[in-house]
Amino acid sequence: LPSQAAQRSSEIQPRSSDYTAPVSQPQPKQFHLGMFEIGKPLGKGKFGRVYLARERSTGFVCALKVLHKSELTQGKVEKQVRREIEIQSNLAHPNILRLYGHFHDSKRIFLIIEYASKGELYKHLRREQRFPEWKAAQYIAQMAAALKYLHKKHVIHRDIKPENILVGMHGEIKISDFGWSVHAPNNRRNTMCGTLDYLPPEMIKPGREENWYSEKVDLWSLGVLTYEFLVGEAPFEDTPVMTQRRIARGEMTIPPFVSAEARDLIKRLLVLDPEKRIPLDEVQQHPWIIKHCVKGERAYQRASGDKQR
Ligand SMILES: CCc1cccc(CC)c1NC(=O)n1cc2c(c1)/C(=N\C(=O)c1ccc(N3CCN(C)CC3)cc1)N=N2
Repeated sequence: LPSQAAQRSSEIQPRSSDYTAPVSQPQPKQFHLGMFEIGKPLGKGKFGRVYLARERSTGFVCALKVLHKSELTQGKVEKQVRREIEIQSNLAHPNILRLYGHFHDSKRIFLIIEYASKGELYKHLRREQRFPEWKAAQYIAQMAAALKYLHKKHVIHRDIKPENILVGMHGEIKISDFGWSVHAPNNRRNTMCGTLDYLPPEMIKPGREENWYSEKVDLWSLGVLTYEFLVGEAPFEDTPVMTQRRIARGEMTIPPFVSAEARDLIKRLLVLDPEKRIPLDEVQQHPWIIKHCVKGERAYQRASGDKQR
């Protein structure tokens, strides 16, 4: 793909004799379906299917997401898909699924996406019921790093939930599906479909003043995600009406098996006032994250002896 093509051409150091022959320019980034061998289907969503694929000339393995233009028009989501492509194409972070390129034919749009070989995080969560604290903390640390990168680019994801997170070959998580992401600040009131569980209070019931919201919406969702990783269900899960009411009031209970440090982080993220939510820098420095994520922390604790704790 482009980065590989560019890399390959820079690897070839032309000899002086080469200067006489016309050096072929790296190919423009035009992709078409014939360039790919299509493999097994990986999954399907509301508007598309995704297949394992291999780019023939480089052998590069990727995922090819196929969207039918007619379905996008019917679903009135063309604008959203255009925004997803525009936003995700410009992102490069280890915990954000790469969108390498796209092309279309008369009926379909094709997205060339990074292949996450360990599949969908929510299936891992359902299978394990809930994650041990060390695993949940490592995932939240990766999410915080990805969100910090997004927010620095003034991108709000707005749809952080287990269903939109994939797992890469080394067990690292990757935020995907930027269909709901927007540039901040934003007061877009698209009809949100799907679960309410992850929506922050300011997106549920806009205040009297115009309903502008900021990147802080992703902090609330990070709190809901932390809770769901540790407990196995979302904090405000209930009937739709009750869920909205409980979110608006911040009514949730954290079971006793959740450690005091994890409880503290959840409470600092699930704050009704967006301005009072713990910022991502402090999430990354939180004792619960440091305890489980800083390399050698365990060794350090052993070395300094737990007696001081
Ligand atoms: C079109 C599908 C869709 C709709 C909406 C949102 C999203 C993002 C999550 C997606 N998926 C998407 O864009 N995707 C982009 C992707 C992608 C999905 C993907 N991998 C998989 O889906 C996957 C699934 C199962 C899997 N195995 C399951 C069985 N295990 C034993 C071995 C591993 C291994 C990989 N890689 N890039």
